[in-house]
Amino acid sequence: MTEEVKLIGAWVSPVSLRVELALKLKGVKYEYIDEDLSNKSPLLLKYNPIHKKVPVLLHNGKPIAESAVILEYIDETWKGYQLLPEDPYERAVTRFWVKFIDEKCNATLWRACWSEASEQEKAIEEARENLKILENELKKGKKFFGGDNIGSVDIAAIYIAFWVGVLQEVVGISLMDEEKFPVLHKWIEEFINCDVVKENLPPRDKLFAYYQGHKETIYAIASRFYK
Ligand SMILES: N[C@@H](CCC(=O)N[C@@H](CS)C(=O)NCC(=O)O)C(=O)O
Repeated sequence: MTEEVKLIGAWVSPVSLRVELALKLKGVKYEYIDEDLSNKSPLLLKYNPIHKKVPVLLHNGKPIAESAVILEYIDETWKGYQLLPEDPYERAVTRFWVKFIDEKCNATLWRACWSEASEQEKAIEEARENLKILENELKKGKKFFGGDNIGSVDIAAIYIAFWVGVLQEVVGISLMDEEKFPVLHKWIEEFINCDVVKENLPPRDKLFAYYQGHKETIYAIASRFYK
C-alpha cells in the first residue's frame, strides 16, 4: 500500500516548521496544506477539534496533533535520520528539554514579544533567564543540542531563532546580546545554516513583514491571554 502523508501547517508558524524539518530530515514525501489561521478550514477543525491549531500530520488519513508528539511519531514511524537518541535515558533527557522549550522558553518569549508595555520588561527578564539555562546546557561542548547533528531539541528550539528575530526586527528589542549569549548565538548561526533549515525557513523579510502587518491582531490575542 502506498502511504499518504499530509501536513496541515502555516508558513508563519514555528511549530509547523518543526514538523516540516523532521519530515524532510527523514526523507518522507508529503503534501503540504497551508492554513489561513484567521479563517480556519473545515479540514483543520475536523482533524484537530480539541485545539484547532496547526500543525496536524495526517498519516494514511489518521491525524496526529501537537508538534512535540508529532516529532516522536515521525521518529518512531520512519527509520533513517534519528531525531531522538536510542538510549532510554537519553530519550528522556531529550523529552525534558523539548518540554522546557515549550513550557518555559516559548511561553516567556511569546510574552516578551507581545505583552503590553507594563508587562514586557518582566517577560523579557524571564525569557532571558530561560535562555541562559539553555545556553549553559549547550556549553557542555556540543555543537547542537542533539550532538554533532540536529535532533529534536534543536528542531523544537527553532522557536528561539524565530522569536528572538521577531523581537529584534518587529518589536525593536534585543533580547540576547552576543556577549551574554555567545553559545546560543553560535547555535542559531549553525542551525539556520544547516541545509534542511536553510531550505525551509520562510524568507526573512517576508516573515518579519507578516508579523509587522499582524502586530495589532497578535497584541489583541496576547492581551486576552495575559490578563
Ligand atoms: N502546542 C502546540 C501549539 C500549536 C500552536 O500554537 N499553533 C498556532 C500556530 S503557531 C496556531 O495554530 N494558532 C491558531 C490559534 O491559536 O487559533 C504545538 O506544539 O503543536
